[in-house]
Amino acid sequence: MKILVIGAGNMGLTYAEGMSKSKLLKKKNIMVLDNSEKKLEALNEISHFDAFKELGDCVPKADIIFIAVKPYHAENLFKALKGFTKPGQVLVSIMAGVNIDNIKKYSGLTKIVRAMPNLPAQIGKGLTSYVTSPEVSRIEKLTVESLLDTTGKSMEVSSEKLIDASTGISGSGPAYVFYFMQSMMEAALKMGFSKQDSTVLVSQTFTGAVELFNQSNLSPNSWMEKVASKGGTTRAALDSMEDNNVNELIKDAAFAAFNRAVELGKEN
Ligand SMILES: NC(=O)C1=CN([C@@H]2O[C@H](COP(=O)(O)OP(=O)(O)OC[C@H]3O[C@@H](n4cnc5c(N)ncnc54)[C@H](OP(=O)(O)O)[C@@H]3O)[C@@H](O)[C@H]2O)C=CC1
Ligand SMILES: O=C(O)[C@@H]1CCC=N1
Repeated sequence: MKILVIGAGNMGLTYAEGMSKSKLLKKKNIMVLDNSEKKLEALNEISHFDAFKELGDCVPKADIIFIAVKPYHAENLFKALKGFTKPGQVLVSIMAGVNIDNIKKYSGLTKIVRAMPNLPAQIGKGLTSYVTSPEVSRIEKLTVESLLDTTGKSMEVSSEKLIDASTGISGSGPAYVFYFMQSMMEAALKMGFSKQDSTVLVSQTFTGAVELFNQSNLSPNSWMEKVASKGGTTRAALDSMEDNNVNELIKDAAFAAFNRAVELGKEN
């Protein structure tokens, strides 16, 4: 089985690396194509993968093609790709918003997996949601799923709407966590800690809280109650968040990402 990854950026390379580290594929069976000379030079230097610049040299050889370019590059890429594809090839798109009907229309392929990963995939802790077109067979779906699992966990969802929704939760979600971390680091600095100590205080607090949550069946609300003593410091912080509507604002932010994914589908 030969895999082609188009777009050697954050996510494309993450998948190529994840697949190459797994036992599913031999490195020589992973091809990577990018249109930037600089990226190709770097790829050739690490010589992990077969690196390509021309679609015609690699697309016909691939069984599964991963598309990891930005959504606004999709239409032009698909038009160029169309000349080299073969019926039966499976196309996996991780582009935010680009919907299966458009992928079929522009690429000419019918076996489509639309997936939404997230950045922790870089360390094997990603979450990739995915949905398939009806033309993808059960075996093909299982094969793609095992490739997605090389970067963490995968979750099949029942509709493209839920792919857009998962973009608002897990796809963009790591940035919301970093936003919260940044705010807490800024507060720690303001309270007099050094940059290094602020980083340790915040990072270990996030790690510890997430691990506590993962090792229990308790909801985040129940854990909050365990931290907050009556009339104490945590209650003061949680009351301040409630007074400032932070809960609703976070939900609004997640919906803004979801809505933007839907919009991207209309633009691309
Ligand atoms: N980053 C993230 O956390 C997530 C990203 N995604 C999705 O993943 C996709 C890729 O994102 P990301 O990896 O961050 O983007 P990057 O910009 O890091 O990577 C895209 C790469 O594709 C190259 N490229 C552009 N057009 C072509 C083309 N026609 N042929 C070959 N290569 C091309 C780009 O080159 P150049 O730089 O020269 O344009 C770049 O190297 C996006 O569609 C995004 O929606 C999904 C979930 C999470
Ligand atoms: O911001 C974006 O559009 C992409 C999709 C999810 C994460 N990054």
